Amino acid sequence: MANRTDDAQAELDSVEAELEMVELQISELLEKQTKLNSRKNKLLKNLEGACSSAQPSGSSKAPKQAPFSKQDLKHYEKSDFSWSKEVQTKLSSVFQLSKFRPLQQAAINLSMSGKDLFLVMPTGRGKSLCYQLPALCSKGFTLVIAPLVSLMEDQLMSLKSNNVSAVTLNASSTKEDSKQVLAGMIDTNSPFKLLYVTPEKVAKSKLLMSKLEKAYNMGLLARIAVDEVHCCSQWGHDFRPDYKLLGILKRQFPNVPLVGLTATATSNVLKDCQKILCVQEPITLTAPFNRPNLYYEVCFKDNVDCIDQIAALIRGRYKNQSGIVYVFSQKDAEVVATDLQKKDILAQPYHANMEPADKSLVHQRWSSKKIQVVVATVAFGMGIDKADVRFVIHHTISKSIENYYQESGRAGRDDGPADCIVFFGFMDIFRISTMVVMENTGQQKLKNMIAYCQNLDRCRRAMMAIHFDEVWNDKECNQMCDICRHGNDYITMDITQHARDVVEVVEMAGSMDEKLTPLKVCDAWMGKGPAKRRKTIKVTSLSRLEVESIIIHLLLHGYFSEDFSFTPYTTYFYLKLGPKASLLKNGSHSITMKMRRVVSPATVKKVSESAGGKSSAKVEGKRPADSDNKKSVAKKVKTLP
Ligand SMILES: Nc1ncnc2c1ncn2[C@@H]1O[C@H](COP(=O)(O)OP(=O)(O)OP(=O)(O)O)[C@@H](O)[C@H]1O
Repeated sequence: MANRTDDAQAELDSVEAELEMVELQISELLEKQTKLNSRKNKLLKNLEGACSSAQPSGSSKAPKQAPFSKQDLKHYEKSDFSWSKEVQTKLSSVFQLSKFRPLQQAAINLSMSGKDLFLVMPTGRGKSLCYQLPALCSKGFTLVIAPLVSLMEDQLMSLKSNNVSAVTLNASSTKEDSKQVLAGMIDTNSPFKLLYVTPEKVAKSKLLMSKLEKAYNMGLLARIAVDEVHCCSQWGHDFRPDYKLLGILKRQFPNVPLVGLTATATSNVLKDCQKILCVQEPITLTAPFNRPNLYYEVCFKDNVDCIDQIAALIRGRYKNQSGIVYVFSQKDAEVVATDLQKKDILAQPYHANMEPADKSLVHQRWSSKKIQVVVATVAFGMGIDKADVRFVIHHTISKSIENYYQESGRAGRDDGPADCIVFFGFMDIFRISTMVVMENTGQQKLKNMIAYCQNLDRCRRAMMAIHFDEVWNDKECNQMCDICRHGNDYITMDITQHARDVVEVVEMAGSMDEKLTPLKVCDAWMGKGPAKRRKTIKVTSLSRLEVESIIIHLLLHGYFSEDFSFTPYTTYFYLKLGPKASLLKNGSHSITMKMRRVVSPATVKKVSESAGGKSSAKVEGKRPADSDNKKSVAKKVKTLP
């Protein structure tokens, strides 16, 4: 009788586990269905004539206004408007530029026609020109809302170098300056063409609002530009609530055209911005996210060799060329800069904790090529406008794909070839994870970044395109990422048993009331932990790289999850079992993953050092794939020893 009950119980457990797996598969399929539907809708929209190379769209409140079509775009790309001659003249005489980049002319014409506009353009493509040039060709002045005083100052400096009169009103403006600016706003001779303010100033200064009111009535408020417009949505809801109050501008000055500019907003973010800014039916011009001149590459980071590899690249491939090395922390900026200096590289650190004068000195020395490399935290960002940056190396991964796109996008602004390389290190994942622990979607965004790095078979641009709501055709990459250039040099492995073993390591620690950091999990699984643990653990014979890759894979796919522990001084990251871990108890559940072929460190060094001068060098020693090899490798399913 007892036996029969046991059997029934065992069968029930197994059926329940199977059911759980089916439910999981259903939810995965539903997710896939949603993605495919969204892709289908986008393709249909493209076919219906919405522009495919640049995708302008009407407001989400359409159909009041017909969607902005390819034809409309063509119309606004013409140069036969009443203002076109002046625009063209000032493009060359003031900005010293010979021609427009994609979408600039359309954006300028739309804005000059009085339309409200959202302009989404990759970083460094020249968004500023799209409101600065119209400002010079209009009566009165343009009000520019910018998030940071330092950003405004950079803009003012660059405008000053072109002899454009622009001013700012901010907390550090003197009384005398403020008085002059406020008087200038209602002077029909318009002593300045651009006025930069922060959102806080708009929300809090009654004086400013009343002057704007007067200027509006006098027809002197020509245009409103909201730079980094995504901040309305990203920041308006939490730590910069004044962004949420910017709607007052459009409510008070309904006839003044507004242009919102951003490099990163998705369609949902833009919809939110539209609501916050009270813009009725803006036209959205989206430049393709793709920067064809940038080559994207991911290298596995070996903490011991990483600096050697980076130094070899800088001395070889990027000899005499300017670049940025992004690091995780202020301390890393100092340490990595010193390490590179020791290797005879002209590098200096840059981070938020430095004196403003020191920061500008580093910036200046780098801009004038007195130093080759800035080793920086993300504080080195907005307002950096050096055109000939040939490489952006991430010593540590970014916290999201959007951030990575933005940071790496500082390379190749002159349209010349440039490389964006990220060093992907196991331990860095957890440093960043604890840093973004308080951010709403921080962990998910980080996981997307990890997936970008862990990816071995998809065009890097395809991974990015998802985040910009774009449908991507891999052929357009033109072999400008490591995956497309060197082929899919991986093996598909069945890792089910390994997953069971490592999950057991964490489970066992849990049963002993012990928490394990990812590093400890690696060590324990490789037989390096305390003796009492080693006795009970099935020690793996996999290499360190394989062990780390499997743990990352299991974390990304929900077999592990993060278990944060907070102290007043720091946050610790431990691994715990994830929602999918129990599936491993089911005998028929299997997990596969793509695994990079192992490369010896010697190969790594040799390849990177010999790569000098060529953007196509293989840093991590992947073998170039011929097409036959690519197929057979990709299809093979192998069980690791
Ligand atoms: N038509 C053009 N031809 C050549 N260079 C241009 C053109 N338009 C702008 N640029 C240059 O491109 C660089 C970047 O411009 P800008 O700072 O406006 O970029 P951005 O899109 O605002 O970037 P970010 O997102 O970083 O703020 C500047 O050096 C600018 O002079």
